Amino acid sequence: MSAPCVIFDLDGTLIDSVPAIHAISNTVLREMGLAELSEPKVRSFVGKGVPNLVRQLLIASGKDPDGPLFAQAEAALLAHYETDLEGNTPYPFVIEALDQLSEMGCALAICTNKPLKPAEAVLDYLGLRERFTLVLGGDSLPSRKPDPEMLRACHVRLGGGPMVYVGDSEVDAQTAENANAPFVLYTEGYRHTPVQDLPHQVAFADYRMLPGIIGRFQKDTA
Ligand SMILES: O=C(O)COP(=O)(O)O
Ligand SMILES: [Mg+2]
Repeated sequence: MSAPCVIFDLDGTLIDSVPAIHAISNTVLREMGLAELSEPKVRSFVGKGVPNLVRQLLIASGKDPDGPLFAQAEAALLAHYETDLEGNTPYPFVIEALDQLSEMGCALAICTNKPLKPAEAVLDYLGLRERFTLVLGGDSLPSRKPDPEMLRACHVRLGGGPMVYVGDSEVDAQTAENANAPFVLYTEGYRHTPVQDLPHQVAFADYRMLPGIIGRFQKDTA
């Protein structure tokens, strides 16, 4: 009976990163002489990677997302993304759940639309990086989620076999569907859609439940 590998989304799944992304976004907007945006507004832009975040910040500021400001805002955002790490916190009981999954023999990986360098920087900042065999970011491959290629590549690089994908958003549900992968939904992240309307195998709101959920997949796939 082999333990499934568990591939995690990052923002809104393992870590609450919106306070940090909100702060960075407002730093960039200030640098460009634009008005700050509220945290709920910025939260609604998270999940589809940096190009989408930058586009949405410009649109919300009444600017042309296809104009010259895009490159300026994207460069500024990426510069801050790797260094302004305050405001990133793991969700409650994430560490304990990761410990337990590792004890169960699960290989752990991250498949995030956050670019690789900021993803690695925040994992280092939180002391989590060593727990993951592999991290793929939104700029690691030619396409990002919901294209299934990232999830597939992650799975292949982990050696194949039983796997479960854990994420928080519409993008993650769609990615899992596109990759034909079992999807476990963390309900406390940044989704816009009611839980019952997002395709998923299992939903959970408390990380103390996750090892048991993954254990059920282990039995199912034995
Ligand atoms: O960078 C983003 O948009 C968030 O990425 P994630 O939810 O895929 O971790
Ligand atoms: Mg997410």
